[in-house]
Amino acid sequence: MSILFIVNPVAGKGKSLEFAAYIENTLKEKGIDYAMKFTTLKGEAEHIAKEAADGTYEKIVAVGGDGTVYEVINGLAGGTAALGVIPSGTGNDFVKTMKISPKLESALETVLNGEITAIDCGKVNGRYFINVASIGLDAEIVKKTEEMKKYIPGPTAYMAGLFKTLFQYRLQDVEIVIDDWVYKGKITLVAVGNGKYYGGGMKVVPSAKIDDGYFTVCLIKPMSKFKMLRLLPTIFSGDHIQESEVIILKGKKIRVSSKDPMILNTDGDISGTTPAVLEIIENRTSVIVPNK
Ligand SMILES: Nc1ncnc2c1ncn2[C@@H]1O[C@H](COP(=O)(O)OP(=O)(O)OP(=O)(O)O)[C@@H](O)[C@H]1O
Repeated sequence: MSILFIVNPVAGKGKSLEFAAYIENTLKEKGIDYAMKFTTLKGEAEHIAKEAADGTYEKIVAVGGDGTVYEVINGLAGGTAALGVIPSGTGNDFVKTMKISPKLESALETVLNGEITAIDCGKVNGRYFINVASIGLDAEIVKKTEEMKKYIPGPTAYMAGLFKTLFQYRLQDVEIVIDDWVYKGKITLVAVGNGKYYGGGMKVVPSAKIDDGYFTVCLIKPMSKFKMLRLLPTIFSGDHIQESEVIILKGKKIRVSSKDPMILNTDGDISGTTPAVLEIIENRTSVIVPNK
């Protein structure tokens, strides 16, 4: 049985290519059977993983950021291969949840000798996500940032996207049904967590557990724009949950509807609009994690 590495050469501004060279040298030295495939365009990691999940490989490893992991997870439907991750992207939120080291040497050691654990995945619009899906202010920021990235570089695009959204964003009336709990009214945002992190280290649902069979939902009720601006940095530490406008709930099925379509963000990508039904799929994927 062999290991397949799926490398996104553009992840982490090319860091993946350096990582791929190290992986090849190390595995050749150790005499370990492996194959390595490089993606040539967006979406290809999913196709490679799908074709490879026929039992040929014991482990299928994403070398990239969360975008690459998202594609590989979607490709690994029903296969027996375990997912490994060598984090070489800019965000790497999934590995934070799984406690996989951000260091190449340790992450590779985990791929080779770690233990295998089953995790849940979220499902929405027929696709799986691993970290967080969200609707509201933060999803709008993701969309505006994507637009800005065409003209200005990453971090500046994010700040521009953030301020443009804060100025223009109008809170909308929504209906959110979490199993049989119902919320009707305006929201700042709703984040549905399978993992804890999104947006490159923001701990939006600090109590989320990736293997408990539940989503942990962070619903933020309306607040002033000034307070929104003050709240955003506190999401990095998870301290936002202390605010009176923040509600944390657990559930297996979440329905969100709104009068006008609202953007849905899954694992950092715009993946659709409301109405949306999000379901937790228990024990969907096996992941290689560090030994306890
Ligand atoms: N060969 C390729 N050319 C262009 N884009 C690609 C290629 N392979 C994969 N992608 C896309 O690159 C995107 C970013 O990948 P990933 O998230 O793994 O890296 P990243 O450096 O963390 O990027 P980001 O910070 O934008 O999330 C993914 O959406 C993926 O579909």
